[in-house]
Amino acid sequence: MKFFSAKQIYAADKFTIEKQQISSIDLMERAAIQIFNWLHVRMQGAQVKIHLFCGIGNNGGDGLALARHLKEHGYNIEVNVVNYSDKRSKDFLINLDRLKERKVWPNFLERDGEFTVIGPDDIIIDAIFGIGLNRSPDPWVARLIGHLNSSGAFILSIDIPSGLYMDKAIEDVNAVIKANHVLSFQVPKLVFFLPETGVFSNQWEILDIGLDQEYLKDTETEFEVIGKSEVLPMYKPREKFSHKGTYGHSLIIGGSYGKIGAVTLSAKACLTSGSGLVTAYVPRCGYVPIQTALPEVMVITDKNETAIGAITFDIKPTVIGLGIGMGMASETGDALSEFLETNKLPLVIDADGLNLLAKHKSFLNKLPSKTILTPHPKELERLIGTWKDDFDMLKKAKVFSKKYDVILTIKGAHTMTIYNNHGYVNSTGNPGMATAGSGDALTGIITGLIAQGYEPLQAAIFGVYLHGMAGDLAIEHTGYQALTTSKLIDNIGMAFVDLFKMPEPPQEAEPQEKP
Ligand SMILES: NC(=O)C1=CN([C@@H]2O[C@H](COP(=O)(O)OP(=O)(O)OC[C@H]3O[C@@H](n4cnc5c(N)ncnc54)[C@H](OP(=O)(O)O)[C@@H]3O)[C@@H](O)[C@H]2O)[C@@H](O)CC1
Ligand SMILES: Nc1ncnc2c1ncn2[C@@H]1O[C@H](COP(=O)(O)OP(=O)(O)O)[C@@H](O)[C@H]1O
Ligand SMILES: [K+]
Repeated sequence: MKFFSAKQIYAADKFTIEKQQISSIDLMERAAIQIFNWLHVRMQGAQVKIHLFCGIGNNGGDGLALARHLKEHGYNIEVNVVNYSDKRSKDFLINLDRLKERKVWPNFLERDGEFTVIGPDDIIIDAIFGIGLNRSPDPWVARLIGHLNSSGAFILSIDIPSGLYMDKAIEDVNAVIKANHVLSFQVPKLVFFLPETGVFSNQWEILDIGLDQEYLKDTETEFEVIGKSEVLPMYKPREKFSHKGTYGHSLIIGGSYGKIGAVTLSAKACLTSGSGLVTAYVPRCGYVPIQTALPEVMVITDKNETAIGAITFDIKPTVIGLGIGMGMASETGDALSEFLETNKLPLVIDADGLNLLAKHKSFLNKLPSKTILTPHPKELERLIGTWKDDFDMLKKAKVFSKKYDVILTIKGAHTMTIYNNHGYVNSTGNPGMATAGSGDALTGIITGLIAQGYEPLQAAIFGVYLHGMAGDLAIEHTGYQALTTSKLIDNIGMAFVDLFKMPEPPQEAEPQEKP
């Protein structure tokens, strides 16, 4: 699924209205009915107090239309119009009239007014600002938002938490609604996935309001979210008459005294993701542990006992995963420099491999085209420098990717793979994966996919998806806290199997409300 800009969503809106020969008020009604149905299924007429806070634009119009449906079904509502501007939208005004026709009189909140008391067991509908926010809310609106956030009530945001911009960072974290749940129209919003802004939309889901599918399909975007439907077409089935040579030979280079486990995890993940053969290249102290832990994996030892001092081998691998647990010894840096002079094989570089690149920036010019770098944010900072906010980080990451022709897989709750001008945002994974070695497993998986013939960009996107899915499947048995990387690796196989499982149909019956 793609991430559209606000401008593209307005264009899709306009296109849909023309193509389906409806008016914008009909589209607003569709949107409001979808939200009403969502609430009605869950609330079943319960008399919990619902406070609606509606701005004066179309987001506010959605809120007013929702208020009308709630009123008609006997809900206990109170409607507030947040009067932050005189420029009321046409469809807001139509819905205001429709509400008044039902004898519902909103409170008009102004600059110096008092705010209503909200109990912790009440519900707040946040329809103050939608995707049209283009400047900081006035201080009194920020104060209102703070009042709502501190009420303890459940906050349901319409389309986007009020105060979040679609395409830039927030200036004041206290002027953004902290939503418990967001019902967003048609398409996910990039800000739900970025670390600084994602915290405002704890949970979110998409409501289909029937925007024209063809238009959405044909519109190019810079970012997209990666789910099962995006990775399934990448999957390469196993051939009946294949052999282990068909699926490549991965070489995992890394390890140092005390960090041989990192290579063990990476090599195991590599093998488990389907690499035909896997060899680990480690300092001598790694020989016995790896041979003991992983009988399927071959081992080449360095001349040194505790840290890699030369990267030379006489096998012919398909791909190399490099850097895990490797340490930063100067002789290891020299070995890497020398190796990069002649290496032509595809590379996946992680951990200390990245730190060495950051320390010796000239190494970056020696990387083969489409080398995959898998930094976590701290490693990324060492490579690209500091950033002002998430949007600035994405911009800098794109510049870096273009400059060195590398693929950046930036790890986090929603790992983002950046190549050139495009970003691929992962949707699988969970906080249980914030555990030792989980990144080492990712390096192994991506390396293993390249060994099997996946193009580097596909290997990075697909590998991140599988890694997150393996984590999601693992926690069904372990819970978050007890998830270890070994258990994640044990679930890589089921992550492949899951690709072919159909999603369960929704359990609940929809109410009979029609647009
Ligand atoms: N497209 C779709 O698919 C559908 C969209 N729908 C809904 O429409 C919503 C977008 O509505 P919207 O364009 O009217 O903008 P909204 O967010 O309500 O803001 C209102 C106006 O406020 C202004 N303004 C901005 N910042 C400000 C500030 N700090 N302080 C004061 N004023 C400020 C700014 O106007 P300006 O003053 O800049 O001219 C802005 O236009 C969308 O989120 C969804 O809920 C559905 O109805 C149906 C289908
Ligand atoms: N909160 C989270 N939600 C989802 N995935 C996470 C979360 N925290 C960490 N991860 C994933 O776990 C991995 C951690 O990698 P990394 O920081 O390199 O750890 P390590 O060095 O221990 O291997 C990354 O793939 C990251 O995306
Ligand atoms: K909102």
